[in-house]
Amino acid sequence: MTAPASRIYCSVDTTEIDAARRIAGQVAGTVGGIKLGLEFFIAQGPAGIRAVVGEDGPPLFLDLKLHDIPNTVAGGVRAALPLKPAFMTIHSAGGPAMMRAAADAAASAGADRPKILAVTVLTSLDEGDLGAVGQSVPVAEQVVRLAKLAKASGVDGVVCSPAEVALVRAACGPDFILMVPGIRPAWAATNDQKRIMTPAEALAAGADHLVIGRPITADPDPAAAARRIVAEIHDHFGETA
Ligand SMILES: O=C(O)c1cc(=O)[nH]c(=O)n1[C@@H]1O[C@H](COP(=O)(O)O)[C@@H](O)[C@H]1O
Repeated sequence: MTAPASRIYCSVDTTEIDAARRIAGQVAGTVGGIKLGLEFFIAQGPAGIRAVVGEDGPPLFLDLKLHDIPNTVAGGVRAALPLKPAFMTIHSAGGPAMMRAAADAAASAGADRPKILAVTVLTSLDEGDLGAVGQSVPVAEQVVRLAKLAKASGVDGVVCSPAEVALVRAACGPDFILMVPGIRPAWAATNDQKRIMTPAEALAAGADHLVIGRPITADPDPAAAARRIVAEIHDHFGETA
């Protein structure tokens, strides 16, 4: 496997530019990139994103989870292109036309285009939650259904929980990107995540990238927490990691 550090995106969920810059600096070199999402973007906008990742900064995962009519989502993707994100998120529940529109909008950036990832079933949901919104199917079945739809709609990969990684990999093949949150080292708090695994377990199941937030950012020493996670992955995989 490739170096585990480059496969970790540290999710920096804060409204403050200074806090985001501090954490990004602390984990630089230990993780592969920074994920900035709704909380930060709504508070600080594109200028805030530039202030944290800059031109020569770490790869950016811009996690805005777009979900709207196809024309609006395509416009949102195009509006984000100047930030040069490596990855962007949309919701697969927006349907095939919306996913296709997002993929086409990203493609307009040419070689620098962001990879579009479709969120399947949020890692904070379980079967009871799905039932409450009228989707009375097993979570894994729904995730695989949405992942296949995402692939057929031309997006680059999906966001899914570690519990479905192996199933999605089998259904969608080796080149479909699996970005996996819901990651909790054995020593970290679960918080609001429901479908979780440790970093090593998720990579062993076939995840391409791990999204890890609070186990790193809520630690009194984020740099040490990130190093501990990478060391644990190395321990698990030995020389090949
Ligand atoms: O799209 C995501 O990144 C995402 C999808 C999902 O199903 N679950 C999920 O937790 N996330 C994001 O991944 C990050 C996880 O953060 P922690 O729970 O602090 O590790 C958060 O920023 C979430 O917004």
